[in-house]
Amino acid sequence: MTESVNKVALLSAYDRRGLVDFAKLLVDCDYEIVSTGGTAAELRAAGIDVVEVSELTGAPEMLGGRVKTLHPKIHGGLLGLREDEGHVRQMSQFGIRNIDVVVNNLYPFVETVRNKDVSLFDALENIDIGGPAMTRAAAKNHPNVVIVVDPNDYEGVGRMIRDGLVTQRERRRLAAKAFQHVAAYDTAISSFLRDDAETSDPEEITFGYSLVAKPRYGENPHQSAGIYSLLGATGGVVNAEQMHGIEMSYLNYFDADAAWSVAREFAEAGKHAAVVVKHANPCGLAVREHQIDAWEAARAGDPVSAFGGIVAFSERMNSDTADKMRGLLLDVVIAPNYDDEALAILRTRRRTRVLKVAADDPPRLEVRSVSGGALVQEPDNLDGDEFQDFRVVTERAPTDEEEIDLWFAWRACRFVKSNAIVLAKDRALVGMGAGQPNRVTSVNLSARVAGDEAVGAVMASDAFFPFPDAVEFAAEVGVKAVVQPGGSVNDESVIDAANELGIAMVFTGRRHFYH
Ligand SMILES: NC(=O)c1ncn([C@@H]2O[C@H](COP(=O)(O)O)[C@@H](O)[C@H]2O)c1NC=O
Repeated sequence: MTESVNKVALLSAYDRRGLVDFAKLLVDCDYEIVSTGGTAAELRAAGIDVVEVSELTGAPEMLGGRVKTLHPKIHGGLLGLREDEGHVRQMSQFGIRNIDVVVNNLYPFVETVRNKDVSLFDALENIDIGGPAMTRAAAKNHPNVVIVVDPNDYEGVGRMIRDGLVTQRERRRLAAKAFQHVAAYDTAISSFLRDDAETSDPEEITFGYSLVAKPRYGENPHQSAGIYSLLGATGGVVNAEQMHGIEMSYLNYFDADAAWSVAREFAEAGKHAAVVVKHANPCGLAVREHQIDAWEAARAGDPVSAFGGIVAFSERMNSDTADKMRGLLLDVVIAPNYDDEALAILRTRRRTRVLKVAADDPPRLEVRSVSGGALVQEPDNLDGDEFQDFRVVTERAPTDEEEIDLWFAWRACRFVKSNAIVLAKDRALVGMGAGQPNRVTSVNLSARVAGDEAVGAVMASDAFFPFPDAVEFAAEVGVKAVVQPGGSVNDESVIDAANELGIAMVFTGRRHFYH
């Protein structure tokens, strides 16, 4: 490379969208372009004069590309302080030129490991080392070096370069973005390599998310909010395809997630689950052979609350169901897919958003922010053996039908905010009490919603009953069997009350609080 007074731009990018135009702009503004092999070839093919990094460093790219830009002539050029006499002297001594602009984005690690069968070798080959090193160096020295990691920034930065000044404020914004980019990248690598079974509570933890939607506001109109996807995730509600309807709000996502979590839990070969959610709690839920029946039974769980609800189906939605839903205001409908006719019917709804959600696994970790930090836990997954561990504690054991409903109610209870009570009959939720500061009120609420349907129903409670009163009240309204964890100091008096009232009761030995 010849000595010149021109500024230098180092371009080394895996994602080369828009790069040729940006490079042309740089050349127009008297920048010399330096690039790594693949990037240089693409720019040259577009008629741009490029100096290869290897020409600048005097060292070839080596080890199959593992070492390209890791050289003092690159990192000195990125890190040297223009105003520091010592730096200037050393740079001159070693023939290092200042680098003024860097464009870099990284090997596609996240895309590579999205393939569940990826080999460790392929995953490791796609960990970019030189890119993050130069991005970090440029970002550290951002008062002197402009670092661009996102093609969406070419336009704005290009305009400033043309005008002759990239402001310090903009340089700092770009540097923050660059460090975030590398941090998210490293997070994806770490979570891929980490064996969650062995390190369930690592000493340090980060999560990498990318913005997928910007709702107009958060929970309330004065709260700004963004919707983020976990890097590499393709399933789940935030990545769902919106097939119809107006923009999703923050709370639409929140409730849709609650509904989809229940539908996923109750998905069963040859059966259809339908769920109605209001304020993140399932107020209707049923499993049936035919979807239309599941829908009707789910809606009947709480016909009043179903108005304006969020509805999820475990299976592809058919036109009979879509037809049956006419006339009821619904905010969101979620299903893994839709028959053409069903979609055509749903598209006549003005206020309903329709989401097609890809199958996904439940999240590996749950995170909740609290003052000063976060709570991180394993999700409350149902243990496959939990049903086998049901222990009958009363004189009367549940009948076969009651047993099926007890298991159904117990599974549903996990998705209802504590203190949670679920009344169920014939694999349908008939009453629900959520989020009450005492259990008896939840029982009262569930019975009030169930009305006559409480007669012959079973009841699930997410945690033990501290006193017999809730069971006594349940018996009064016609409940026949109860499932609860047990474990209260008053278990004996609760069991005595159940025996006196002819109620069958099982203990699970495990509680499912959900706050
Ligand atoms: N090894 C290095 O010194 C190195 N320097 C830059 N890279 C990456 O190589 C890619 C560009 O390479 P190319 O222009 O040859 O296609 C960029 O994604 C860049 O982040 C490197 N590759 C991996 O670490």
